[in-house]
Amino acid sequence: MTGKPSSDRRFGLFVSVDGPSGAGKTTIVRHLAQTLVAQGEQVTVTAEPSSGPIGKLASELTETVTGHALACLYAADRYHHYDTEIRRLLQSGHIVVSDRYVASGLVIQRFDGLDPTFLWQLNEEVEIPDLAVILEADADVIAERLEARGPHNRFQLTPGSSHSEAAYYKDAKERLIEAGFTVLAVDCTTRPAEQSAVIIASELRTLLLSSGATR
Ligand SMILES: Nc1ncnc2c1ncn2[C@@H]1O[C@H](COP(=O)(O)OP(=O)(O)OP(=O)(O)O)[C@@H](O)[C@H]1O
Ligand SMILES: Cc1cn([C@H]2C[C@H](O)[C@@H](COP(=O)(O)O)O2)c(=O)[nH]c1=O
Repeated sequence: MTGKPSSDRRFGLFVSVDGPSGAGKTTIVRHLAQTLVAQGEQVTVTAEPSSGPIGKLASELTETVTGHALACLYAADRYHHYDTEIRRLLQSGHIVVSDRYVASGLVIQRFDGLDPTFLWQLNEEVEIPDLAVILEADADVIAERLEARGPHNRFQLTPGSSHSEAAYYKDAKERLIEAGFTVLAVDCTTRPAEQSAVIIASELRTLLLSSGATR
């Protein structure tokens, strides 16, 4: 991996949003898309697991398959997602916002006891987003939000999962920064979701201006 966004993305921008379960990724992504559309951008929201064949399989198998096999499925979905969906959208000038991307792959499979270095090696050759947003929040607050909303998967049922996940995200963030990703950490402990979206949109505007893109 070179640490530079690929030339596929000359016209669009690729933003990933990751963070602990219940931190507010989906909510913030929705507000972000609305903000960007209001600024006149063409925006596509996507997510991982993707809606492609590998994503569907990964999603179906998450509750029953564990460890290395599941990690490989999620990494395969990530490469395929970019190749079949994201690249084309970027080439046609869209801002592509992905609800989960590589950071989730470095974090979630750790609940199955996988080695972070193995997870990194599996994901090392993914395309680098122009901006990798990591949502951060106090683990007790996240645990409360998760309890209020209800769990979406088996990982969220692990006792103390929000605290473990916060620590895994810290490691993942460091790994991504080391690899040359542009990471924006947004603390959403008390900040309303709309405001988190405005912070991300403003960082994207700066990136667009510095890239010299005319829109
Ligand atoms: N400040 C906040 N920012 C974002 N979401 C918040 C905030 N405060 C409360 N919430 C609520 O937290 C809940 C979890 O949000 P959401 O489903 O968007 O999280 P998520 O990170 O996508 O979760 P998962 O990883 O389980 O899919 C929602 O009910 C949302 O309304
Ligand atoms: C990208 C990615 C996802 N998962 C799993 C975790 C959950 O079961 C779903 C995501 O659903 P959510 O509503 O966004 O929480 O996919 C995973 O295990 N590994 C991954 O890399």
